[in-house]
Amino acid sequence: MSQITSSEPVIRAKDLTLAYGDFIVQSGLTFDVKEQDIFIIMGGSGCGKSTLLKSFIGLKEPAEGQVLFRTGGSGASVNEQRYIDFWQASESQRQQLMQRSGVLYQSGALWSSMTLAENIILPMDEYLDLSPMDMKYLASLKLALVGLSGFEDYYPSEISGGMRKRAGIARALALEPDILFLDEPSAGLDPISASLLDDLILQLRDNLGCTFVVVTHELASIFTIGNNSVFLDAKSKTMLATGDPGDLMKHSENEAVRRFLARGDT
Ligand SMILES: Nc1ncnc2c1ncn2[C@@H]1O[C@H](COP(=O)(O)OP(=O)(O)OP(=O)(O)O)[C@@H](O)[C@H]1O
Repeated sequence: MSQITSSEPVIRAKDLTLAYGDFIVQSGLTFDVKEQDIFIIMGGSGCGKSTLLKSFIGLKEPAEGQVLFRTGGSGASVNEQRYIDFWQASESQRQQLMQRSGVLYQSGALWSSMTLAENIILPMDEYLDLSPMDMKYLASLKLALVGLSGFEDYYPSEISGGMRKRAGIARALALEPDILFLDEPSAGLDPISASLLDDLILQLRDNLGCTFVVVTHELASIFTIGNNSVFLDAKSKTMLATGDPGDLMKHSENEAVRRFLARGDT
């Protein structure tokens, strides 16, 4: 279990229903992601983890319910006046919220024809008014943050899968987000690279004070990095629990949640 806990929700999901046309994936999702949480979205295959993540990053509008983002600074009280409903917000408000978020997609999705530095500069060039030299300097800083100093001029194909994930995180950090969304960050990595990536996530949370929302079903990761979570169930199409994964494993009233956290079964 990670160390920092705080009572400040930065994202509030309220009675969300997620659907593709008539096909309901999940409904009745209500939970808070708190400041500096490493919040895990967990559950078995096909239960709707990625779909829920997409509703936070502007890629999938919920069929019902609200995704609220805190607009006040750190220390703001839990008062809905200080929250903005992502899917009801104006286009410019939504753009601002999206710029506060960094995303690592499941595939890593770096541009193969660009060097690592160029990949990181791309979002900076689009959203920030900085000189090429400043952007290059900042790209090097982001690479240093993820342990890739000196790899600025490498192409994605020239580095390992674990390094590509790190580079993807460096790119997600390009606009200095306060929330990072990671979709299955350790997918396709060997256990050692996956564990190093977990260390990096903890280190970035502690050093930068970011909040993380991470989709994963890897038990080792869930317990190493997660201090808060939501468990989605494919059969009942709703959440069965929210809270610290370690506590849920021991004390959840729901047997399916305890079983998943003990063995990875669903
Ligand atoms: N674009 C889409 N159109 C229709 N159905 C979809 C679409 N994307 C996902 N689904 C369906 O929605 C359900 C949830 O999918 P989702 O990818 O969110 O689950 P998941 O928990 O992330 O799965 P996994 O762990 O296997 O990656 C699945 O039944 C999937 O087939």
